[in-house]
Amino acid sequence: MLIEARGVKVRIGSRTVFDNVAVTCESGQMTALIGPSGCGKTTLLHCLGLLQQPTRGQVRIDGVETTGWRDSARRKFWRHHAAFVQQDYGVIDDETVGFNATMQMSILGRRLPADQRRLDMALERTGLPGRSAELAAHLSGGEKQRLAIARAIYKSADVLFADEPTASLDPDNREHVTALLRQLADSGTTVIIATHDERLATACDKTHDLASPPNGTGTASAG
Ligand SMILES: Nc1ncnc2c1ncn2[C@@H]1O[C@H](COP(=O)(O)OP(=O)(O)OP(=O)(O)O)[C@@H](O)[C@H]1O
Repeated sequence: MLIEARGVKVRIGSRTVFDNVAVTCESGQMTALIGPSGCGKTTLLHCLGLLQQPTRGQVRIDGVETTGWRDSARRKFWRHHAAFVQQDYGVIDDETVGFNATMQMSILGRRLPADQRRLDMALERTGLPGRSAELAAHLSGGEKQRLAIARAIYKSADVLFADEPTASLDPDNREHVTALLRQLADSGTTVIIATHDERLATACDKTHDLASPPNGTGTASAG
């Protein structure tokens, strides 16, 4: 799935966080949004993930301009195509590992049976085999982050938005999470990451530095 920002500006109150941002995030690639604290990495990630409306400019998904989309169209995108990984893991502590990975509920809030084979594969790939019935609260930070990625694998997400996914992790788990993100990209997912982690940024195919002036080409620089 192709995710693009064109001429994107975000103004919060009287402050322009960034202006004229152009970035292209392609299927099968990891794109890192980098820059100093406060430059707007998370804000841009939220714009690309349709969680926040830019003040000006376009966010396009597979070439379709989205800024005029209704809530229902955005919800459809989140439900069917996107997965989100947060620095604080974003897992529901008082639910099981299995439920956290599948998040399968009917529109009436009733749980739906999981696809067990797919769940086992997602937990296996993220180093959590056989832990489906455990309470997520019992997992370590690194395990919770891998569980958040298991959710994207289970869902076969077309695009993964990750906000500082390695920031709270020890070096081993940082490496493990970086490798998992790489594998997701290699399997065709568009992976977009806001990060301070230089090693993670280096593992990406492209970096877009929000502190640099727009390059005018509309494409993030190779990194
Ligand atoms: N809801 C909000 N209300 C007011 N200011 C906000 C809001 N969201 C973001 N900002 C401001 O926008 C700027 C960019 O924030 P953002 O979190 O996107 O930066 P960042 O580059 O991700 O920072 P960090 O690396 O420290 O996480 C900051 O100055 C922040 O205070």
